[in-house]
Amino acid sequence: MADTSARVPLIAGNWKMNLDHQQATVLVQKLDWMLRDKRHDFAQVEVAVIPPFTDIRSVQTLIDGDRLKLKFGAQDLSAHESGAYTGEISGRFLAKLGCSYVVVGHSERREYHHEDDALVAQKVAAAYQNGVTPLLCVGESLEVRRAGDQVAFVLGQLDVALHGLSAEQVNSIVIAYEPVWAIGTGEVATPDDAQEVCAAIRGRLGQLYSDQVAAAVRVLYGGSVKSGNVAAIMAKDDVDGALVGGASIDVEEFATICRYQAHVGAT
Ligand SMILES: O=C[C@H](O)COP(=O)(O)O
Repeated sequence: MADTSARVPLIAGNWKMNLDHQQATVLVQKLDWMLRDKRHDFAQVEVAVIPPFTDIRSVQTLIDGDRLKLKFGAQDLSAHESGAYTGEISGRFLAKLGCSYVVVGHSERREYHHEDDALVAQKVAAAYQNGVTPLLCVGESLEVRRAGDQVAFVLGQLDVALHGLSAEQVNSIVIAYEPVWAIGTGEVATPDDAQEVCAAIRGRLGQLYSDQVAAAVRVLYGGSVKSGNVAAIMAKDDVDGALVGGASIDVEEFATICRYQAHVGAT
């Protein structure tokens, strides 16, 4: 059984290409109010929002100005530091805005923008170079799942993405297991499906680095997470939180998900 004692669960809401900066402000204020109202214990469950780039400055101003305990991050970054890369966003810019996290290797980037494992590895390195924690996404297609090759496939993605990183770096990474067939489909993986792959990821971290690193890294599940299924998934030993897509732009639903295992005095 994995030692879960040191890992603070993380619920991260990936808004994808939804909500402009004004809508972002409304959602963050409501979310903060709802979590405060229910006395969310941020020491028990960390909460992060991952808005589109154009919202980040507004979210930062709110969170810093009001000293909210929410974290925030970005959905992607460039593998490059600066230069003639039209449309790209440097990790340095994200760091300057106070982003705690940056999603790297999301399956939608892999599918629609043809990002391969090598580019994902460069982006992970760029995130570390700028002091922003990568939230690395891995996950298999339905075809791979049907063939029963999900563990080998995901570990293959992981090996390439982590190549060349030190144990000290990897100690802080967040990994999200997101089976592609479960994203936005309403077809959530069973808790046992999630546990199988999350445990394999942790096992690989132990092989590549050390038991200490394996025990420290948070491994999230993502794919059709809702308030009605989050408890069963997060009850698994090797699942340390959720990367939530669609349900994260419904503030009441997201707050309910966040309150799982942090409902100190909640009704
Ligand atoms: O980043 C989030 C995942 O892609 C999950 O999205 P979803 O909750 O809409 O299935």
